[in-house]
Amino acid sequence: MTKPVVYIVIYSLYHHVYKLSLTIKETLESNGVDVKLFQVQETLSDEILQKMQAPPKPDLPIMTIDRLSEPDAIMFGLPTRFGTMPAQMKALLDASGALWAKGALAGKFAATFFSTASQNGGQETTALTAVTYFAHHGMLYVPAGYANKAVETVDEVFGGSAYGCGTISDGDGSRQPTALELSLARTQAENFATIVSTFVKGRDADISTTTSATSSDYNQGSTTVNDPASNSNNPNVVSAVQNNNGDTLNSNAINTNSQGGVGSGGGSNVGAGVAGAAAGAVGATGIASAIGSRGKDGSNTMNESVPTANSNVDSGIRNATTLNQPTTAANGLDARASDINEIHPADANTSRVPGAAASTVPSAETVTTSDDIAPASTGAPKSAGLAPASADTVFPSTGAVPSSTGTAPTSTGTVPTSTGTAPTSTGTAPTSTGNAPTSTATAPTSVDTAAKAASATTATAATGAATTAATGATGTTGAIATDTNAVNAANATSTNPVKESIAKPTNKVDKTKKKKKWFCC
Ligand SMILES: Cc1cc2nc3c(=O)[nH]c(=O)nc-3n(C[C@H](O)[C@H](O)[C@H](O)COP(=O)(O)O)c2cc1C
Repeated sequence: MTKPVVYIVIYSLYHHVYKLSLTIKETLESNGVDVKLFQVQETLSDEILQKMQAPPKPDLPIMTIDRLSEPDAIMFGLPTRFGTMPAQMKALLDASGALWAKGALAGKFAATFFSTASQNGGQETTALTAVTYFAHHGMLYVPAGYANKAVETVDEVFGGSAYGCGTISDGDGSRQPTALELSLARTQAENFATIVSTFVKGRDADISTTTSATSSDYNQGSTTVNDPASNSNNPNVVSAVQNNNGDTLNSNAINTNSQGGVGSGGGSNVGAGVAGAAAGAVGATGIASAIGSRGKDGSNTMNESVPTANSNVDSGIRNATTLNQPTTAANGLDARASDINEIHPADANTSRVPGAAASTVPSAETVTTSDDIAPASTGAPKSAGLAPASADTVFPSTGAVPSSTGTAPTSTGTVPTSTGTAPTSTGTAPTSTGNAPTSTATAPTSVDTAAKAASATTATAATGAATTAATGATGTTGAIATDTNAVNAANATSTNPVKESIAKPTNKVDKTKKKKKWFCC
């Protein structure tokens, strides 16, 4: 099998990210991965680098755009710059438009690891802002998660999070990766290696020529496969089964004319099974039709004894429990459609050969699980097939849906109607005899006084309005005007305590620690 290839691409001014990358590389290699470590092109001038007291660069090849598409996966080492990736790395990725246009990175795995000067300096925001690149390229971002419980530590300062391992350099670059941080780096690399390896193994597996002779290659953990397969008419009929975790598949499959292949990895009740069924259905007549997905958490009993009288009968399986029990399919797809609803929880772990009592096929609990599908180190659940707890949890009971026998209440009341007469106004519209108010305020001289002056202006104006309205002979209007005036007048003389307190902040920065900040030249 070809080894999975992972490139580690870093930028590291003071070698903290570089040190993490060495641990990651070593761990990946010890997990069967072919690893190459690169750095990105520096964009700062020598003069600036000197002012920043940057040590010589690590001795690593420079990553170029055309090489980005070579590996199966890329791990990016990112020393934080203002909470995001450094411009040097961004320059590389911003130049990857041609790869994006071709989808050259689509489907490749990506991971991240970090360094910041301080504990809360932005490792997680650096991850999140990097993720947009992966999303646009169609890459599969693999976070570190909480696989290593040390990431939950609260009694020591450390770098790293669910997004990836990390270290903290301190402002002067003096701090080095700690044992805890290196342990997070190893766990992340181990899991990443497992995921990439599993993918590459599955991708490169050749299942296109699967026949019944080799069907066991695709049967991991099942008890009975293809036994006894009776293909009476067509010698080329293949009833191979790809099953990753089931108990009994295609037992006693009788394929009188053509295909009876089933492709299914079990998986959840629908997803993988549907894929497998579809694949089985399109398998060429008389030729291997065992194609399917490689899901996990398999089924218990599938496709037993389905006499198929015609070619192209789709005896695919859609469920992880017992489906497609002895059923005569005269002409194709009906067999599948009718069997889907047949759930027999009691039989979930039994082989239902026609005429036979429930057989000794082992229960789901005793089925061996497939290690190369659910790697131990990822902590992924490796459950054997999950039989439904009860029929009711899968399909509702057969009881009739209860219906209401009550009678809907009807209103007997009468809608009230108004008998009153609409009031009409007899008043005379007031007319203003007052003079237009004039502002007596002086131009403001400062921001603070401007506000007060503005209020004073309003107050004067409102007063004018009040006078005007009052003269206009409607007391109500006059009252409102007076109220407005009162409010504005109050505002005009009010002080702004909030503003005062903001204006006089106290600077509580501790200036006793005077370390040289390397990155602040
Ligand atoms: C321009 C600049 C911006 C930085 N921004 C941050 C920051 O936002 N948060 C932080 O904790 N450290 C920040 N740092 C510190 C770097 O993250 C730190 O030097 C780096 O992680 C060290 O890793 P390295 O040795 O691999 O270069 C910044 C450094 C520079 C030069």
